Amino acid sequence: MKMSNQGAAVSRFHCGRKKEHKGARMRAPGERPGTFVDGVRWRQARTRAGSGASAVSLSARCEARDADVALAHPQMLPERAAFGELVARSAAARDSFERMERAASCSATVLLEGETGTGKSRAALAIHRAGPRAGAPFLVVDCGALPANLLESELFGHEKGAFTGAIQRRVGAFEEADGGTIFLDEIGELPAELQPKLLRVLENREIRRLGSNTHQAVNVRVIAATHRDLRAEVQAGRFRADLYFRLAVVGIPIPSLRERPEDIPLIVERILAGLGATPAQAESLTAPGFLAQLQKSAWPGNVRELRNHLERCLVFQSALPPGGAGAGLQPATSRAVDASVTYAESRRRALEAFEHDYVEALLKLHGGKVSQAAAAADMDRVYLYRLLRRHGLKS
Ligand SMILES: Nc1ncnc2c1ncn2[C@@H]1O[C@H](COP(=O)(O)OP(=O)(O)OP(=O)(O)O)[C@@H](O)[C@H]1O
Repeated sequence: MKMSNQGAAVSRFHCGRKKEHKGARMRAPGERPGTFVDGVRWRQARTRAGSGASAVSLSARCEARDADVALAHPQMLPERAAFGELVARSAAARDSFERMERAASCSATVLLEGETGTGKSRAALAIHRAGPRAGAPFLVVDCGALPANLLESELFGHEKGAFTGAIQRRVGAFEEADGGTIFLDEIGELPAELQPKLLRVLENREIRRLGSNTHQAVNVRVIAATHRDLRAEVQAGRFRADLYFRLAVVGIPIPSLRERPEDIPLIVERILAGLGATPAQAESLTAPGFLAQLQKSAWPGNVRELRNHLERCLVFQSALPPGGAGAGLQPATSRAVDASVTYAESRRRALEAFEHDYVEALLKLHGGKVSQAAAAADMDRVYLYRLLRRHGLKS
């Protein structure tokens, strides 16, 4: 079958189409693993029942270039959408979900771009779970959490004696994720010296453990995420352009929460259900007046910050105004606790609220200087950065 000329990346692309009971299955030439189309591994695609040639080309294009995974029929999207545990009703978020769904059906490398707390990690897991690799491992590596030498060993493993302290052989995440998916979180933080090494792995699909002379084939789907504008990082010379293009085969932008306040009521509902709010709590925290306040807030930490705020509301049993007095409330000055949830859950919420308030106050005390704040608190700087990001206190 010759593909229709709807997207530049597939205009020269021939493939087979076999009619099946529920739609059609398309096979790449030879159907061998390692068949590449436009630089992307392509093997099979399934189309929905009743779909015509245009739907076939859409499925195929999920293996093709970023630009080709654009939303084709926005008017066909349902008013509310969900992907994994993510929910939304805004057109921008539903567009992202649509791309995620299409990306799930293939093994192309995905780059999720969005501010901290927009749901990138959850999206990565949902893509993995919705695809053919769902039964295989899903491994997460935070590229911003470790210095270069440790990160290299984390990713690719090492042989015994590869460096001081390497007392035994260690299998890296790429090997461990064989057959499954590796999620490279905070890819924008990948140290410069590791960028060519990752590029080689993506190009050749083989890894070399630190201290080893032999290469080993790996069959791993890569999903990467960043809160940075990676194109700008490339422009600034901090991120390799060739690696960027290898990663952004399917680029999925996730909009910030302030760009889509219409999603807030639905997300609040989902979060409250997940937190086990009682019907009375849910009623108070979904009251139109309170939701309107939430929709007016900027949420620099996006959905995570919204979630933390709702948790604080549950801890303090009150619909606290966002960014207002409630955010500064110290748990020590309030003895209100929610005894309708388990001890473990109540403790977790209180700790989360404490963590937020502590790092916020710490940073304020040290005039926003993270290194100084980390030293004063006797914390690892990288860990403090992570906490600040998690609580939406630093981008
Ligand atoms: N659309 C959504 N619907 C429901 N919950 C959401 C949505 N988006 C994000 N969340 C929730 O927000 C929280 C933060 O999500 P997640 O950890 O995936 O963000 P992230 O973008 O990976 O953040 P970071 O860049 O800091 O790692 C999670 O609890 C997640 O379930």
